[in-house]
Amino acid sequence: MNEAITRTVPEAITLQAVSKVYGKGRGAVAALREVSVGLPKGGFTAIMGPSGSGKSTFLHCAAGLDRPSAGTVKLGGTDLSGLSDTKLTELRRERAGFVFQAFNLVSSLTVSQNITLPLRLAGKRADRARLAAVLQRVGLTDRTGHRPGQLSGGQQQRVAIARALIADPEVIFADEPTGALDTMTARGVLVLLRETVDTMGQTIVMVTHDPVAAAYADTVLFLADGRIADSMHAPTAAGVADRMIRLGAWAR
Ligand SMILES: Nc1ncnc2c1ncn2[C@@H]1O[C@H](COP(=O)(O)OP(=O)(O)OP(=O)(O)O)[C@@H](O)[C@H]1O
Repeated sequence: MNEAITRTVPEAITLQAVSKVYGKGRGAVAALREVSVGLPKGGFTAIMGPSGSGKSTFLHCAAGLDRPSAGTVKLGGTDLSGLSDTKLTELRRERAGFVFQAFNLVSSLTVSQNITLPLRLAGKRADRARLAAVLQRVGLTDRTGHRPGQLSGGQQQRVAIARALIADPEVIFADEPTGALDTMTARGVLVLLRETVDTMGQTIVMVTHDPVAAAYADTVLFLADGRIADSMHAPTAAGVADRMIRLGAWAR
């Protein structure tokens, strides 16, 4: 299925007939089956689907964290399949940002040091004005010297979002970014992600199990058994939940 979200805006990510098979022989598992989709620049796309439907595999292949078994992935026009592991790591560092459920902060570093870590790993100096702007954007200006253990879960995820934003990435990949947060805190994080799309033109791809979280996106792609089974523009939480029930996501 060619699931073009829109052809009028340039694509930040393009998957063409992407398949991913884990293992070999009888034990082989097809996690993605010939997925073709374009995700628009400046768009917020949520990936939903039943457990085991291929959401994480989709995100990992789209972000160059994992290589497809077949098909091509392009990030802003760059074909990832032609890149060596070193070049792929460089590309991820320079052109992608990541936000994970477990925050993945370095506990011994301060907020500012955590945020600027990707730049320093790339051998670049953190621009002070950029750091100040990003801290302001995520509402942590008064917490710069704190360490992760001194922050709430929501604040830690804001540090992770700032770390993803600091290098002005083409795409932010978020894997269950609100999975470890309570409802109210999660809402704040989702509002922040939405604001980065609306005010900075950020492109976001987010895997989530939560219809309320998915409703913050512009478009929801529904995966089932490694394929894009459906999509929804301008989603509502109720609409997404209904679609998930029809996919049998919560039937068990
Ligand atoms: N490293 C791996 N080795 C073998 N099989 C794997 C591996 N990673 C994923 N799979 C299998 O591929 C399929 C898709 O997994 P994936 O993690 O992408 O699904 P998901 O939709 O993200 O699931 P969940 O919602 O439970 O996190 C599943 O059947 C899973 O068991």
